[in-house]
Amino acid sequence: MYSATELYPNAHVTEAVHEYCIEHSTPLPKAIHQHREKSIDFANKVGMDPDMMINTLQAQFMLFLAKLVGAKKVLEVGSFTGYSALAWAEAIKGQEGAKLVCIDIPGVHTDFAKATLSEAGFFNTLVTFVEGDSVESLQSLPVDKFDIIFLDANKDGYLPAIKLILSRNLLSARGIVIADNALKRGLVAEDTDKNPNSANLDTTSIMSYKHVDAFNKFVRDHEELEQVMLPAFDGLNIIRLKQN
Ligand SMILES: C[S@@+](CC[C@H](N)C(=O)[O-])C[C@H]1O[C@@H](n2cnc3c(N)ncnc32)[C@H](O)[C@@H]1O
Repeated sequence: MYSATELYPNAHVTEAVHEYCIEHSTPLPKAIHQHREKSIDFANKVGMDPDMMINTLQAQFMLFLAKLVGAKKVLEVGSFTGYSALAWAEAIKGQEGAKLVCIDIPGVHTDFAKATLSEAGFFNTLVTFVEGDSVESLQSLPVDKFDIIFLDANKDGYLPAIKLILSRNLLSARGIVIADNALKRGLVAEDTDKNPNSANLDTTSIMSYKHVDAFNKFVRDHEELEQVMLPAFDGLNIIRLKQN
C-alpha cells in the first residue's frame, strides 16, 4: 500500500520548490550567507566535503525554531566550519545567560569555525568549543540544561549521546533534541536495491544508517520521550521529554 504522497513530479520541480522556500522564508543575515561561501571554498581547499553543512533552508528553519522555543542555551554536537553554529548564535544572542557549546574533533575545520565565531564577536563570550570525541565530550561536559541539543556528528555517537543526555539531565524541561540525517537518504526505511542509495551499502562505518536506525528505534521506544520524525532535509528527528 502506498500511503505517502509524492508531492513533486521530478527533480526540477523539487529544486524549484526548494529555491522558492528559501526566497519566501526570512533571509539569513548576510554574514551567515558569506560564511557559507567561505566554508565551501575552505572545505574544497582542504579536501573536506562542503555538503556536510546543513543547507540554507535548514539554517533558516533552525534559526526560526530556536526563536520559536525561546532557546537560550544550545549544545551542538558536530560543528564542522561553524555554519550551523552561526545560525544558533544568531538566534540566541542578546539574551542574558545565553550560551552555545560546540563539540567537534580538533582539526583545521574546528580552527576555521573558531576563527569565524571570533570574527562575528561570539567566540568565548556567547560560544565555547569543546574539542574532542562527541561521546567522551558529552560524558565530561559540565552539567547544564540546554534548550536545544543538535546532533550532527558521527552517527554511531547518536545512541550513546541520547543516553548521556538523559542520564546526565542535559535537556531543559521543555527543551528539544534535533537529530540530523535521521533518515539517511531513505536507507533507514528502505535499504534494498529499490533505493538507489543502497549501492555500496555502508552498514559498519561510524556514519552508517544502521546506527541512526538504532537511535530512532531507541527514541521511539523510550517511555519518557516523545518525538516527531520529519522527512525534511535528510530527515529530522525532533525529540522532547514527555510533559506531565
Ligand atoms: C555533518 S558535519 C557538521 C556540520 C555542521 N553542523 C553544519 O551544518 O555546519 C559533522 C561533523 O562531525 C564531526 N565529527 C565526526 N566524528 C566525530 C566524533 N567522533 N566526535 C566529534 N565530532 C565528530 C566532523 O569533524 C564534522 O565536522
